[in-house]
Amino acid sequence: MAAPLRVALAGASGRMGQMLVQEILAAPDLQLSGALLHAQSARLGEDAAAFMGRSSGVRFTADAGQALQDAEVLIDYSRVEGSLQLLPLCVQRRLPMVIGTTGFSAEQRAQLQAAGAQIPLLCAPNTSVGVNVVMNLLAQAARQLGSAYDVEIVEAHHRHKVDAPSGTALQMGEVIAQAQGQRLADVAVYSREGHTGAREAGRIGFATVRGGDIVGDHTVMFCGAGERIEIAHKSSSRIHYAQGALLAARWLSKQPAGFYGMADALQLR
Ligand SMILES: NC(=O)C1=CN([C@@H]2O[C@H](COP(=O)(O)OP(=O)(O)OC[C@H]3O[C@@H](n4cnc5c(N)ncnc54)[C@H](OP(=O)(O)O)[C@@H]3O)[C@@H](O)[C@H]2O)C=CC1
Ligand SMILES: O=C(O)C1=N[C@H](C(=O)O)C[C@H](O)C1
Repeated sequence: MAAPLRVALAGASGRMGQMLVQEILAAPDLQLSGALLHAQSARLGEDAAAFMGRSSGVRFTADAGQALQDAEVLIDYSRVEGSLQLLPLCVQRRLPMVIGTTGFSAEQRAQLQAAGAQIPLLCAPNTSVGVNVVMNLLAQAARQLGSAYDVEIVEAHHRHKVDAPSGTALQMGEVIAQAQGQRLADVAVYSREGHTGAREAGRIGFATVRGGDIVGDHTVMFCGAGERIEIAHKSSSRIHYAQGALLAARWLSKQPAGFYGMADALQLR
């Protein structure tokens, strides 16, 4: 059997990081090679699998050089600042990066794209197979229903989420806008309050719910005259995001430099 693929994690102590540790330890073709946290993290020095009552032999560190030292691919689910700080080091080391972190501005996304000219970089606001199949359903619905149907995107997440709308909701909006020959920036409505006036045709509306431990729900409504179509995806666990990220990491480790999405790794284009 080939040697296992050595995977480093950034944001390794987080909700996604710990799910990834669990899935990497369960995969015979993968090996955890580094677990990066930020310098203020309370869990530095702890074994990355201690939360499972196990030892992985890899300790949480804030030293990026050390965490990436033996890695063949990096998977990052941290925060925007953390992901961006890692870019130059990954470029310098020619290390492929899977970025699941969300909340990047258009300018920050351009930075990621630029790094993709030098290393294989896959950036996906949602690494779930199901959500990425839904993206294709949305493109088809948007093309075939056209502008007679008002599009509203409602997302719900746990109380700890720091960005809104979710990266997935924004990607859904982009997919729909593009399928209708628009740019999301020109048609998006992110909030409504007070005397808003009637809904303008051709807009894509967003609504955000935050509460409790909701893992991640997305519903897209196409509202027409006398009917409404809803396409929804609901997560009950983070395991499918983690499994999608590992699929992406295996695929990306064999690709040339480029800026990729989950649709490339899943061959959904
Ligand atoms: N693409 C996808 O499919 C998915 C994407 N996400 C996205 O992944 C990201 C992480 O989500 P989640 O695991 O729930 O978040 P958590 O808050 O649970 O975990 C974040 C991790 O990043 C660390 N961290 C916090 N601040 C920084 C920083 N400034 N620099 C580096 N590391 C930092 C945290 O350490 P500490 O706790 O010590 O502060 C922790 O290890 C979010 O952007 C979320 O939207 C989430 C799920 C699926
Ligand atoms: O923060 C989360 O939890 C999630 N974030 C991603 C997003 O912003 O779309 C993906 C998923 O919805 C869970």
